[in-house]
Amino acid sequence: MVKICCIGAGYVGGPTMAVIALKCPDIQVTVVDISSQRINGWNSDHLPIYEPGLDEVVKKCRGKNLFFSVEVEKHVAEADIVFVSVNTPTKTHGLGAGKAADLTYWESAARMIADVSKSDKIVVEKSTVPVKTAEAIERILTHNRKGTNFTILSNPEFLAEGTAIQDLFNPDRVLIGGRETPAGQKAIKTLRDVYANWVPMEKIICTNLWSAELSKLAANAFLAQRISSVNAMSALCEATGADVSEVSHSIGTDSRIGPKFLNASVGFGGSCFQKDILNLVYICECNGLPEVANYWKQVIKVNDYQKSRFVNRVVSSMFNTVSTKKIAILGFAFKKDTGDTRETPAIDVCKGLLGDKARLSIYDPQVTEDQITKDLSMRKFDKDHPAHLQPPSPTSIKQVSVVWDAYEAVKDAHGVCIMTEWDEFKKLDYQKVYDSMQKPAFVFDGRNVVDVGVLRKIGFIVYSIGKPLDPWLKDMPAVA
Ligand SMILES: NC(=O)c1ccc[n+]([C@@H]2O[C@H](COP(=O)([O-])OP(=O)(O)OC[C@H]3O[C@@H](n4cnc5c(N)ncnc54)[C@H](O)[C@@H]3O)[C@@H](O)[C@H]2O)c1
Ligand SMILES: O=c1ccn([C@@H]2O[C@H](COP(=O)(O)OP(=O)(O)O[C@H]3O[C@H](CO)[C@@H](O)[C@H](O)[C@H]3O)[C@@H](O)[C@H]2O)c(=O)[nH]1
Repeated sequence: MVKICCIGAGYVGGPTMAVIALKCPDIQVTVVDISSQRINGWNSDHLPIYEPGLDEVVKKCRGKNLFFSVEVEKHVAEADIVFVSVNTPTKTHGLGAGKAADLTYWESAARMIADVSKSDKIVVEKSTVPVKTAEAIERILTHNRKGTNFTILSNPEFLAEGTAIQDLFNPDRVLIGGRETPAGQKAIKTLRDVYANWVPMEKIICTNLWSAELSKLAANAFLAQRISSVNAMSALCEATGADVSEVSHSIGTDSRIGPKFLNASVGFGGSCFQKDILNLVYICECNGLPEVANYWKQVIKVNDYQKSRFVNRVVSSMFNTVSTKKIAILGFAFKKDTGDTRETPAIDVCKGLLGDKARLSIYDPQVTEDQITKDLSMRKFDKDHPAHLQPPSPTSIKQVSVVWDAYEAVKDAHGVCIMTEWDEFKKLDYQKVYDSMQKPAFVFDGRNVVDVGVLRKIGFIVYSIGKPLDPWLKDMPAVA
């Protein structure tokens, strides 16, 4: 029986391996992690991550051909194929701090693989890594091996959180990069045969190592660039009276542009887009391409601008101060259907409002109070490191309360900020919300989920990204 071991039981390692186990009953899959808390979660009824459909997949295979373990070395030693899906956050200190990918976790995994292996292995880069990482990893493996051979492949993951299972079941493509040597080509075929159990052959793209590594960074850069482009348009829509949803629809019908990923928002979040673009920028700079680096940097600048523009709209609309005012924050996750808060725009918006001394009442159906408190206390980039390497939960911030119901959050609030597009926020009884709030009652919709006309009829003053402005907001500066 072929044995797969995946190092890293996170948002990628867990779901990806669960789907491989489901689709390949003849393969034994073990996911290992240094965090016993995470592994215990994967072995319990409360999985450590929330992802629609994941529970069912795990329940079908766990204990049969899918295992979760902290015995990292044992399972790596026994495996034929080792996936490495550890985190690759942005460096927080030293050379390239704030830009380059931190490969500490990757390097220690590679050294351990070399150290414990007694049989030949295919080592698969699943994490998103800088171009040429495979070469560095190959060096570590070959210089530290004990008579065994390693063949390295790049197999970047394209799943999006919230739709991970659907994306894994039916991917747009699977990308496998390898060396153009007989050993490299043989390894590509072995991994292709795994995916071929459920992915049509024409969707499995095989390339050289460097193309696969760069394609992952390029895909995320292109996706994020689309969001910054539509967000830049949203500012112009507000200034001119155009409606960004109408503009998105109009341009999206051009088959060369396409309709997806054109929703204006308070900004993109998530663990990948910013990190991977910063990494791309760093690689461009290191390769003497400052113009290319500056081009991609702009995508992040517009994203930061969108978040600060939103905070300024809130403060300037509410008589230029939110000091001591209660603001309800609906949604904290970086998108719906996940409890993940890494780089969520809600953090920057909350910090901006706290800076103006607002009192915040936060509700998200999937994010815990502990996580929110940590996120609001931590420095940028620190939160991308694994939980067990983060400082213990700080004492809660006095101006923040976390509640477990949207109506509780909005009670007596002066304003409501919608930060995540959870379906339940579309279905709230906004008359009830209005009745329980201070007047004038403001709604700032960072995700374009509410029906602006209906809310204005109820009596709310409404700001919705990229939509024609409420008469109240017309002469107020977008950026204070
Ligand atoms: N989250 C996503 O949606 C997504 C999608 C595609 C690609 N990626 C990429 O995949 C990689 C993993 O992302 P993630 O979101 O799953 O991260 P994550 O933080 O959820 O999981 C990584 C896990 O690796 C473990 N780990 C770190 N070093 C280890 C070691 N030496 N031995 C054993 N375990 C170790 C950590 O404890 C952690 O549980 C990143 O490179 C990311 O950019 C993420
Ligand atoms: O039209 C849109 C689409 C998305 N977003 C925001 O963009 C962020 C990222 O969303 P999404 O891409 O759906 O989620 P991720 O899980 O971050 O997935 C991205 O990052 C992963 C990690 O690399 C890749 O594997 C995926 O292909 C890529 O979509 C979120 O804050 C969304 O709210 C918008 O504001 N407008």
